[in-house]
Amino acid sequence: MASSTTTHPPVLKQPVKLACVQFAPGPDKEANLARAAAKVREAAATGAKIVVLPECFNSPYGCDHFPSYAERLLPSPPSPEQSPSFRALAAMARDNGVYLIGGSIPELAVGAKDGNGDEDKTYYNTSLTFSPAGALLATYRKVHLFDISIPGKITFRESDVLSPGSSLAIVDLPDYGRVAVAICYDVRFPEMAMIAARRGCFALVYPGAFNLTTGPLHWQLLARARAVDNQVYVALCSPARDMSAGYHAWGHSLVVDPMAQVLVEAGEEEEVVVAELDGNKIEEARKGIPLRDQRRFDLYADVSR
Ligand SMILES: NC(=O)CCC(=O)C(=O)O
Repeated sequence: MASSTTTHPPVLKQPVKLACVQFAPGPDKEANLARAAAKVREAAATGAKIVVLPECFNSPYGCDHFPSYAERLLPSPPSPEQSPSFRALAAMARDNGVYLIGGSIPELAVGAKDGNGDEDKTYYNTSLTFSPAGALLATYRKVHLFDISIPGKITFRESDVLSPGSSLAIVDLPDYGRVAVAICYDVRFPEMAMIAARRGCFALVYPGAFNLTTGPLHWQLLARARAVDNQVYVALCSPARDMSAGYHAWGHSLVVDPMAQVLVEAGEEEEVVVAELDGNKIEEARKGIPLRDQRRFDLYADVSR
């Protein structure tokens, strides 16, 4: 256990507004990219400097859709001609001077050709983060795939089509500090959140698309749980609900503070929600309830090591 006088550097350098853009993607990718661009502009006009898009913001969400919407985000060897969604996201960040956590996109990665000359294709659910200059800061491939079966309610198996990523994303936003980016179902895994917080993140950001069964039960609960466990800000950004789509997203994009209070929460319709994140709130929570100095790593493992 560390002593009560242990000093810790601040994890958030200055207050910053974070916006979650909740909108309803349809089947037309170009229209989705244009809508996302308009919404990012709207978010930036509020003064937000960190803007978050939803999971699968450029396509409908569903295993049937992943291959047809997938793009080669990280071609190997690298190509100067980036994919349409990559270019659109870089422009949204640059045009508005914001850090953009670009929701997620179905990604196609192409491997070596097999004996028949066929390329080995792998699909991921991938999030790209851009700097205000439009430079790619981080790529994150969803690590925990959404495979659940609740009889009579919902069965979903991302792993039928997608492969899991194999690394975490702790992203340095030079003006502010570090954030962790993960995707939707990942929020159910407290280990990831704890690693991020112990490595100095001020916020955990999850583009996500919960459903009408688990959304009302777990969406806000999980956001608040990750916040109170780790005394950090948590943002979840969902698509808006579209009952004509194959998958009905819960909506309710939200931002929770380090004491687990919900600062802002959308309904189910399209909406931009904005909250100010303040490093003093993190320090107050951690001084008042000094969990970080009271952990008993002599009795259980420190997952961040
Ligand atoms: N897209 C997802 O990962 C959905 C996760 C979800 O709905 C859940 O209950 O978990």
